[in-house]
Amino acid sequence: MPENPAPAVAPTAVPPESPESPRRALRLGIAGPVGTGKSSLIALICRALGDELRLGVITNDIYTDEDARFLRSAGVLDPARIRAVETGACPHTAIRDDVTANLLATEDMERDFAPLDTVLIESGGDNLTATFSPALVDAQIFVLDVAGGGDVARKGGPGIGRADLLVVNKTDLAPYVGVDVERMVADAEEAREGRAVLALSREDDQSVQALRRWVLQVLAAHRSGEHIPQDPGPMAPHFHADEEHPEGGYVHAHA
Ligand SMILES: Nc1nc2c(ncn2[C@@H]2O[C@H](COP(=O)(O)OP(=O)(O)OP(=O)(O)O)[C@@H](O)[C@H]2O)c(=O)[nH]1
Repeated sequence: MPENPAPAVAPTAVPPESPESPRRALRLGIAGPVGTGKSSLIALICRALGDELRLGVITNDIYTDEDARFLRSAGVLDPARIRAVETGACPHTAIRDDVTANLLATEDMERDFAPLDTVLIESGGDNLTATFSPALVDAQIFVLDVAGGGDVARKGGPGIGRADLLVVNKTDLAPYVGVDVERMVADAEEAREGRAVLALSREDDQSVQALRRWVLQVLAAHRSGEHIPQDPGPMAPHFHADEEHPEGGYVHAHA
């Protein structure tokens, strides 16, 4: 795999770096429950934008570097630009409560491959409430999938309600799991009070192009200083499965 080349021509939608614009890359977080397609969405962004933007990827897993290995093997980016943080504890702690490991990994990546346009940071597969700290990312995408059920978008929570973009993923599976995508998107739009919602499938190129445009828009707003990072809000109490716990797990909250 060749080095991700610098774009020959700057994308028209994104203003080039200027002395006034932020010097560092846009840091874009990707969160959402286990298996909703976070790594696959990163692979889509790398395929769609890898020729025009200089990208880097950081993944988070508890004890493995599985997501980073998946992305390297997908051949979507120079493997050196895909790095893993092993959190050793709940991944949402590493993206929200103590962002040190991720910040160091991101800064190392930005220094080693300077200048980068965007660093994509994937949270470990987690629960419905995980969101990134604005101390770590400038903007965040929360990923749900239709196979999790059409009701999930209505349940709300900080990521669903207030992430910069909510993706309803794997829409190609909707007929097989009895989910009405239009209804699910409408519920999500209502829960988000008009914030952006995107129905996505890797099988549907139009939806991938819409994702591409959204990333370019946020990058343009970041460069022009118009984008202000928002905190989706504190994490709700959530359940941690634990085989050694007498009740099979415990409810846990972050201060
Ligand atoms: N049908 C369909 N399957 C998809 C799509 N996107 C991802 N998948 C599949 O969904 C499964 C989970 O995808 P991942 O990208 O590994 O999900 P993840 O959220 O990164 O998973 P964790 O890191 O384990 O939480 C894989 O089998 C993917 O091939 C899609 O658009 N359509």
